[in-house]
Amino acid sequence: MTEALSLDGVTVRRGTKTLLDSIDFSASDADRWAVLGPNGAGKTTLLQVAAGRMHPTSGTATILGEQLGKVDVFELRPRIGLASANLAARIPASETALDAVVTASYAVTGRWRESYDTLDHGRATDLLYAFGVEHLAERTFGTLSDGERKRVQIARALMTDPELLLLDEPAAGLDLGGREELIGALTEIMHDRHSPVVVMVTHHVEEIPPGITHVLLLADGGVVAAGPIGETLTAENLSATFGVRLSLAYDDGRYAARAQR
Ligand SMILES: Nc1ncnc2c1ncn2[C@@H]1O[C@H](COP(=O)(O)OP(=O)(O)OP(=O)(O)O)[C@@H](O)[C@H]1O
Repeated sequence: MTEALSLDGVTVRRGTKTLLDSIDFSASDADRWAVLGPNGAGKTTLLQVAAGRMHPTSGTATILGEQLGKVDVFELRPRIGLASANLAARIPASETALDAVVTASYAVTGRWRESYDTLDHGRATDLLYAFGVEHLAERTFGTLSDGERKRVQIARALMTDPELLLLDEPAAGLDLGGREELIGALTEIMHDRHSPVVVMVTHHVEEIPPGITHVLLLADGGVVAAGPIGETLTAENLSATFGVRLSLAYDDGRYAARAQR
């Protein structure tokens, strides 16, 4: 089994604050992980380490067979697809949606002097089409709605045909229709056996697309539970993670949670 991501005792500290506390985690082969946890649990920090954009204070992070600290991250990053609010904020508002996708080939945001060939443009257009936003190719990123931006970001994350796909709260801020459409597109990715290993962060079990195979529950920088979704995503584990007594329902591949009465 090939491991796309392996965290071994990963700790991240900033000043006196421990953001991640000795995390052991690995994702391999056809795994599709959802990472859940309350605000401040360390989810984004974990994804930043997984993306090779943050180094552990201690412990070892091995990404696509390369150990962070011993690899040129600029060679590693094109092998990783990342969609996050941080990255989206760096896409210039004046850049077209097509360029926002195409520039992922060089793991940059903002078009400068790179030369892109027609193959790149063809692939970017196909990805915009796959996410239903091809008609927005020439629109500037700054004029897109939140939902349209989320789709463009995921298209961008897939541009380099990555071996590891990291999605940080892909459905955050979307209205119900937008969320459901996005979950539909994500479901296709999860079920496609050619898709890369996926690690997707979310706050809400309702946003877990069918096809997610594993969950990692994080709280206060530590792992509460991790493993196959069927046995790990339980009301008990969820309650321990969020610090609220929750009940959990499952219907037709989708989950819903609410406080116990
Ligand atoms: N540079 C920093 N210095 C000190 N604390 C930090 C720093 N960066 C993040 N933190 C803290 O670390 C914790 C984990 O942050 P992180 O963004 O990883 O959490 P999260 O689970 O993604 O939260 P959210 O769900 O609110 O996005 C938070 O309490 C945050 O305030």
